[in-house]
Amino acid sequence: MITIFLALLVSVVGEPTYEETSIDPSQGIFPHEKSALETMLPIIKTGVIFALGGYLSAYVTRKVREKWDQLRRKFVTRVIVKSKNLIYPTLIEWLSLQPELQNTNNIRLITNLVNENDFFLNEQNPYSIVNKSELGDNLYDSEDLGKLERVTFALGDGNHSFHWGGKKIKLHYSRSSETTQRRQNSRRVEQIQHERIQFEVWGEHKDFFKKMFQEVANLQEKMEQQSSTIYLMDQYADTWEKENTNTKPIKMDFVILKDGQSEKLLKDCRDFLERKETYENLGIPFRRGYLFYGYPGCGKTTTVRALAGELGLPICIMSLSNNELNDDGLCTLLKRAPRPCIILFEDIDSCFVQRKPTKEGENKRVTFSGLLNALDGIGSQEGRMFFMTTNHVERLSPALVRAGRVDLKVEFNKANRDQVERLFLKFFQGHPKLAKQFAEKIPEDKMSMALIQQHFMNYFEKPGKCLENYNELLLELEKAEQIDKNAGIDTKSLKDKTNSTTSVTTTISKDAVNNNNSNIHKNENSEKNNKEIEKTKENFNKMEIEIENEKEIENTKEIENEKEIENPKEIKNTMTKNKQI
Ligand SMILES: Nc1ncnc2c1ncn2[C@@H]1O[C@H](COP(=O)(O)OP(=O)(O)OP(=O)(O)O)[C@@H](O)[C@H]1O
Repeated sequence: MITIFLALLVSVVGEPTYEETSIDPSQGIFPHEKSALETMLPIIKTGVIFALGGYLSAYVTRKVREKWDQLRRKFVTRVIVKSKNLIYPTLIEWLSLQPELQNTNNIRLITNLVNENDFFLNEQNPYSIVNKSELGDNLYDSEDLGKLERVTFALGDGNHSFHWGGKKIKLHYSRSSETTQRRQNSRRVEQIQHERIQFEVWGEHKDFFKKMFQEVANLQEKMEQQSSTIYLMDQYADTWEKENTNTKPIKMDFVILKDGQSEKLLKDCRDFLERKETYENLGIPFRRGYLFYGYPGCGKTTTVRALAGELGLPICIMSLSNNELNDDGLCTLLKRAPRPCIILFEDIDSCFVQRKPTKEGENKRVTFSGLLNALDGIGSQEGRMFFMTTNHVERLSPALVRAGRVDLKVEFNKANRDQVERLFLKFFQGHPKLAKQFAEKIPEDKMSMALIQQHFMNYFEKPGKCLENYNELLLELEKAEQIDKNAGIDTKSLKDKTNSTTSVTTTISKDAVNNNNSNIHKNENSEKNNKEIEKTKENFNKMEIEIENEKEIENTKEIENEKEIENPKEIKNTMTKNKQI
């Protein structure tokens, strides 16, 4: 087209003429020599014509394209999905299930190997794709839907097309990277990779796309139910990233809790999810907070995973100690979390201690009041359940765990005889006698389930040997207790802090917490322990303090804002202040 245009232009302006030269031998080789300008003129003329022609043709092409785009926009429905969208990974999976796209040769490598960079992959989204050959006829109902290959292919850059719902859909996949300054006043510059897919269908078809994306959403829901879905914060604490766990969700019977505890917890969560209307009618924010506290390795995190598995919900793990996260970021992440979902704040007590100091002017890290505001904000989101876990309930500020923010507190104690027996049977099915004998050898309420599990794992498929060598476990217990002592960590559960003969019931409700408090007796052994008991009791009482009015809330926040809690000593001071409310 450009050539035709130039030919036309040249014919209009006139072709540059070159004087014919004939060599007359009588006049020598150069009869009349031209000036340099005369020689250059035709070349300049041609150059200008070409430059003008090039410019004009580019201009015309651009205009034509613009007009064409305008026209297309009138007659084409276009949807753009960016990689930041939480549905994006599932969309890639869904596209990989479309037969026409499976036959394309324009592909790129996808892997869930550890070092994705080796394969020039988008490190933020190491998607894997369902191996279709392993699936049955009914793809969406297949049990193996979550089955992922370690190395596979996905759509390559550029244009593709496929049919769905009786229409031809044009698809354009593209990637771009952006250089950005992560924070104000920071010299650090990062490259962020973005992906986007553009879908086009001729005609007005918003409803068509709605249907199509609903199918993708259904697939996501099914996948979440069939494999445990975990979202983690990205490295900049900006957005959620789906972790490719590719593991089956665990169920409540996987965790061995005290008698009836699992059932009560699951029922509580189910009841909550079914009571949306009741919450709305009562004008109460549709959210529920849980606090799981107790000795490490007793099943707090595992219980959250099991609840998510039973309810078919994804878990978003919030790491408050991430130095990139600040108050605004926390609120944004909570807003961006999928709905419904479980939000897990692990080791909530450690979030406000041992943090790297930040440079002046950097608005980093989450403040305590920021956390409280964010938790209260969860109420405005749809059906959120958040779980906080801690090994040090006594370190938590009463404001954090007050009724309304934490609705249910559950203590995870060291294993009792029944739990040891059930755990034995989980590893060595069909050996009830040995299970009983083993449980009798193990001191009650002294060991974490994780420690006992470790012993069972040393004797896979050898229940007799496992029982025979129970002494090894007792030695491990001694070692663990020594480590706790050396580290100066008070990792004892509430029960240990009280008279060892006292039976402390699992705290499953507000009333149960009160029962706990009444069950706490002074340990006669040491004065130090007495103080700890008092502190713990005091703390539990404060958990129940209802802040009655706005003014009181403000007072609490003021106190919390005054100084961030940096160590247990300061926590103690802060708690004393709070008590005066
Ligand atoms: N009650 C339990 N039932 C079954 N398995 C358990 C139980 N408690 C712990 N385990 C096993 O011990 C391991 C550690 O458990 P988990 O991470 O849930 O403990 P935790 O209380 O959250 O510990 P931490 O406070 O250190 O985070 C898990 O692999 C789990 O299989």
